[in-house]
Amino acid sequence: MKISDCASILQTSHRDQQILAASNFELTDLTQNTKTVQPGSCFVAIKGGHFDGHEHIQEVVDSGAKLIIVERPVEFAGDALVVMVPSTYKALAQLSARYFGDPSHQLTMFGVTGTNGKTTITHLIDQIMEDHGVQTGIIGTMYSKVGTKKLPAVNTTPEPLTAQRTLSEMVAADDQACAMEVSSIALVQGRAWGIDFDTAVFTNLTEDHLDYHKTFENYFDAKALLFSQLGNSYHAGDKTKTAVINIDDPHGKRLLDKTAANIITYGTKGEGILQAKNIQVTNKGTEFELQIYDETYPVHLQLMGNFNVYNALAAFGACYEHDLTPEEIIKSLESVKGVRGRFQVVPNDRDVTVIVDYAHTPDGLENVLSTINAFAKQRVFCVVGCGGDRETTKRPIMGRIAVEHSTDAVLTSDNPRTEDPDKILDQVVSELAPDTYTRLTDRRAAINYALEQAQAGDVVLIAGKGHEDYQIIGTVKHHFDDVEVVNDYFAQH
Ligand SMILES: CC(=O)N[C@H]1[C@@H](OP(=O)(O)OP(=O)(O)OC[C@H]2O[C@@H](n3ccc(=O)[nH]c3=O)[C@H](O)[C@@H]2O)O[C@H](CO)[C@@H](O)[C@@H]1O[C@H](C)C(=O)N[C@@H](C)C(=O)N[C@H](CCC(=O)O)C(=O)O
Ligand SMILES: Nc1ncnc2c1ncn2[C@@H]1O[C@H](COP(=O)(O)OP(=O)(O)OP(=O)(O)O)[C@@H](O)[C@H]1O
Ligand SMILES: N[C@H](CCC[C@H](N)C(=O)O)C(=O)O
Ligand SMILES: [Mg+2]
Repeated sequence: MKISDCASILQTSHRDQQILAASNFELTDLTQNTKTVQPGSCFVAIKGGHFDGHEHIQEVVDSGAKLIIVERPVEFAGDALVVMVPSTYKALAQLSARYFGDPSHQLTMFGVTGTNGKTTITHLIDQIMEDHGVQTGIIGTMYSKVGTKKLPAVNTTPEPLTAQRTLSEMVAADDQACAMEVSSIALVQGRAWGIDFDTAVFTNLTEDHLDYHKTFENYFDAKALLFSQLGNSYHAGDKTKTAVINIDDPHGKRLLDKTAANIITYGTKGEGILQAKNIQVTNKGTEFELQIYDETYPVHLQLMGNFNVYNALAAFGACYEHDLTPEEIIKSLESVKGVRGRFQVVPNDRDVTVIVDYAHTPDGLENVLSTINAFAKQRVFCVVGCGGDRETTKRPIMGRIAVEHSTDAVLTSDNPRTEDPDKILDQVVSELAPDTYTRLTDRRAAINYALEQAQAGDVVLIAGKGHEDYQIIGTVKHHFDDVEVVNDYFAQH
């Protein structure tokens, strides 16, 4: 990309437009990180919570940056071109899309938002599309999948530069589609600006991230952005856009008038274009009848739990508009054994059903425990805690859910981060009677305790960390993997 190409992209003064248009310089890279500036780079200064690029302009000029985008005046010595825009974050989104050749236009883009189920649904979409010859990438909590490679993820939804770079790598790796988790925080910050979604999926909205959004209404507004941004044109040649919305969730109903796109509503309570009826949950899986418009199909999922019926409906609805028959989609859904760290059963020879699950919200925890209680015949242990440096209101609620929906609540740490783990636990137990739970701050000790107590036929749920292979204490990431801890215990006892 030449500096002159930026003239049509950036919102700048007439004078800056002329300066940009006059430069034929070929940019070598685009970055918002002072540490990765190379000779010939375009550097976009972002003011974050910890670091402000505007305060490091001399450093990036010394590293060879040729074009610098700022939102306030800066001083430096050197020959870089500086352009002022109203929002450097938006400029980053605009430049990234163009720099990487608008890759989202070359991919069938699925965006999935909602409090719970995003990772699961993106993996279901991936399975369905791949089974039918559509090579599909993933962007989300666990990793990005590009071609056959899995790359580590910092955020569930990356900032615009990483997002566009990843999408362009997918195009280069011959992916034809991408299933992407779009978090509410990402929507508010504009991390998904410039990504042209074809299908947007809404899962559900329950308590989470209120530390960030402050009010539930703001949280809803954040999720709604994905739908209001889903195209607003019926121009010949435009791709048809589809919203797939959980109609059983009152917030889903409120989304219906937020989009100009076609809408597939789904639910299990008698409403929706797409419905699940006669749901039977067992400890082997879930059966139901799927009705789409006026056709009905039997479905036998290996996935457990009522909530996974919703996830399956969401994935079905998303793929339905992409030239697959209902039978084809259902066949794929039925083949899915599970997603790592989501209701993952850890095999052992003690006949104890050990389940590692990523439930880290009140709604997620309640759903998982009610799924377990539907088949459990004896005691149900629930090992759970709450993450630090995250919203605090969910803590006593999760403590209560653990105690009310299990026979043995073992309350422990999640990722304490920079908070004192014992203070987090004080909040988790703050509304509980003293003799209704066991409290063990050390997560390994808590897991071992539950496994020691459990008898053949009991269930042990270890919730909150799912696939995570670390525990963040202070600012240090220690290796910690719930599944590994369980296997260690069984190897030693
Ligand atoms: C609160 C929040 O959203 N924080 C995000 C934000 O961090 P920040 O504002 O602290 O960034 P910063 O460190 O001040 O850096 C600002 C700018 O300076 C640059 N920089 C920084 C350091 C340096 O030496 N040089 C430099 O140039 C950075 O590249 C950046 O452009 O920008 C970072 C880069 O994009 C994100 O990784 C980071 O997410 C942090 C890790 C985080 O924990 N976010 C959570 C709250 C989050 O976003 N969660 C959602 C939902 C999760 C879910 O429900 O699944 C998610 O999508 O992940
Ligand atoms: N549709 C659903 N409704 C309620 N709970 C669910 C649903 N799907 C999954 N869960 C529960 O939430 C946990 C997290 O699921 P998943 O990872 O798919 O959600 P997510 O939206 O990607 O979460 P995150 O916001 O952390 O990325 C699961 O382990 C399960 O306990
Ligand atoms: N995406 C969520 C995951 C929380 C997982 C839980 N283990 C925790 O650390 O609180 C977040 O970053 O808020
Ligand atoms: Mg996720």
